[in-house]
Amino acid sequence: MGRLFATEKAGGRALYKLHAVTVFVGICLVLCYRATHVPAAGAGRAAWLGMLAAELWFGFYWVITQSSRWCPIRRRAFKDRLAARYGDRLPCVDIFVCTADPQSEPPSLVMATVLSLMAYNYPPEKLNVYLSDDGGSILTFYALWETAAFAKHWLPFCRRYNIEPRSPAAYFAESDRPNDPRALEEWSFVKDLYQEMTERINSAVKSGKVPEEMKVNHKGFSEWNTGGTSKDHQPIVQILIDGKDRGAVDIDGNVLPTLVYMAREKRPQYHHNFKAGAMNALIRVSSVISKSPIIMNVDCDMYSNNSDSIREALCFFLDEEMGHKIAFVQYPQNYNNMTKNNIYGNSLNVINQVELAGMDTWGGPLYIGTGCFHRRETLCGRSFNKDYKEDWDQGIKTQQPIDQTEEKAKSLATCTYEHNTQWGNEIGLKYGCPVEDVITGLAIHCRGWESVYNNPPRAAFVGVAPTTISQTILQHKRWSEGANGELVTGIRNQRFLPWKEAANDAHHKATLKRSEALKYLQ
Ligand SMILES: O=c1ccn([C@@H]2O[C@H](COP(=O)(O)OP(=O)(O)O[C@H]3O[C@H](CO)[C@@H](O)[C@H](O)[C@H]3O)[C@@H](O)[C@H]2O)c(=O)[nH]1
Ligand SMILES: [Mn+2]
Repeated sequence: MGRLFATEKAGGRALYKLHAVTVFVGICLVLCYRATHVPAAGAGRAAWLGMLAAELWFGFYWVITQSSRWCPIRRRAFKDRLAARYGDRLPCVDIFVCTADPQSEPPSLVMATVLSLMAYNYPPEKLNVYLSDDGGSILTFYALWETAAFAKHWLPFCRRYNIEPRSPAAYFAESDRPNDPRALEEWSFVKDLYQEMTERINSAVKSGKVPEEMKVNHKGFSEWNTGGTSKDHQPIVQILIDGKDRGAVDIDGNVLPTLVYMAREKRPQYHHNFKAGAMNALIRVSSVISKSPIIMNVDCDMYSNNSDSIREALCFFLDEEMGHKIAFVQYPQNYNNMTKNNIYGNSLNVINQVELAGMDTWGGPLYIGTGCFHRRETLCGRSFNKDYKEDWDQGIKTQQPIDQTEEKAKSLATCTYEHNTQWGNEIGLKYGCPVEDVITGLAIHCRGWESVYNNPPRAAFVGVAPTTISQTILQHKRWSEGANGELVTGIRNQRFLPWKEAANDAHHKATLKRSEALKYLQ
């Protein structure tokens, strides 16, 4: 039986090695010069030695970074073989989208992302899309209801014309009108529907008000009658489309993917741990709704640009020879809003083309927080064991009363659920570090697993990169200071409502100290 994926040497290795040798010679020459020309005491010797120390340190750093650049590899997934071998007997997939603030992350864009994910070329009854809203905003919730209605037209349209990309915002921005008059009619109809929906969402966000008829005709809006704020509210879980409900179909009569809204509980006295906290709540909430063996997550600004990404990722997990070792499949972060000449290097070319591919030689790339497919089991702390057999059929397949499921799910998204548990440590994404994704991925490697980097010619995900120098510096500061939790929590807050969050942080630390003390007293 043929393999489901191939591994090849990436091109340009020889050229890179030649370049690296010249840099190495350069470093050696500089060091030689420093060592042989030390000035006399008093004539700047201390500064000279200081420079020597810095250059030695740089040289050492440069040498160790070569390990991630020396032998990059390329992966190729054979999705036709996957289809031939498995047909529709494929595992269920849970997709997590995180959003945090309807002002800086406009709901209409978040919804384009959600639609692109619902429209994957994958059996819809096996797809479950979850939106985590850390802003706890009724506007985002309203926008998701609009999306659920529009999906009934969008999904059949995508399937019928096999279009790419499947984010309506990106598709209508870049596609030409079709020539065939029948196709044109449908194209214009769907485009108008989409534009009207976007306008309704944008004007609701602007005015801060949800149309009354929406509130009357759809469930869930009463959650916002309690007078909570984005920082202080009860847990909210609403199943907007239940894929197991035979009545939930699109205009062609095909079932729709499950669609769930979650805003985990927020209280000023409890720390929320940013995206990692949201992801962990999603892992638990999804475990009572769909419990798929594969979990994929994206940032809300990263739409799916390639409708076959799920199938490609599965080529790695389901490969007979290697699949059982693979914990996660990471795709690169690509962006469509590069500044002219890419002056801040935001396209991340070195990371995407060289370093992640280079690490793939040594057991796999890092987990970079978005565009990644995980096994649910490894994300929940399982160590590698060569005799372990994944249950690809796992998942909740029978329909249950929706209210009961929602109530159960809410109890898993409270502030106190994680107290005295291993969540945020051994289970789920790790807390206490602004690059939670990277340390979570490393911890998975430490438990014996490998990972795979897949960078297909047609980008799998496309997002929005920082465009100004101050945004860029902020992001890089956060990334590079990942090890220094203290400082970086402060930096991260600069984007997410600076003052209040900082106050919460101080409060959190105080509560922690108190609970530590109590532990010793008991
Ligand atoms: O309290 C929070 C804060 C952020 N987010 C979401 O997390 C994602 C990433 O946040 P963003 O501010 O866009 O950070 P970036 O620097 O763009 O993110 C990059 O770097 C992060 C690590 O620093 C990774 O987690 C991300 O996946 C990666 O795209 C977004 O979808 C946010 O909505 C939350 O859900 N809750
Ligand atoms: Mn981002």
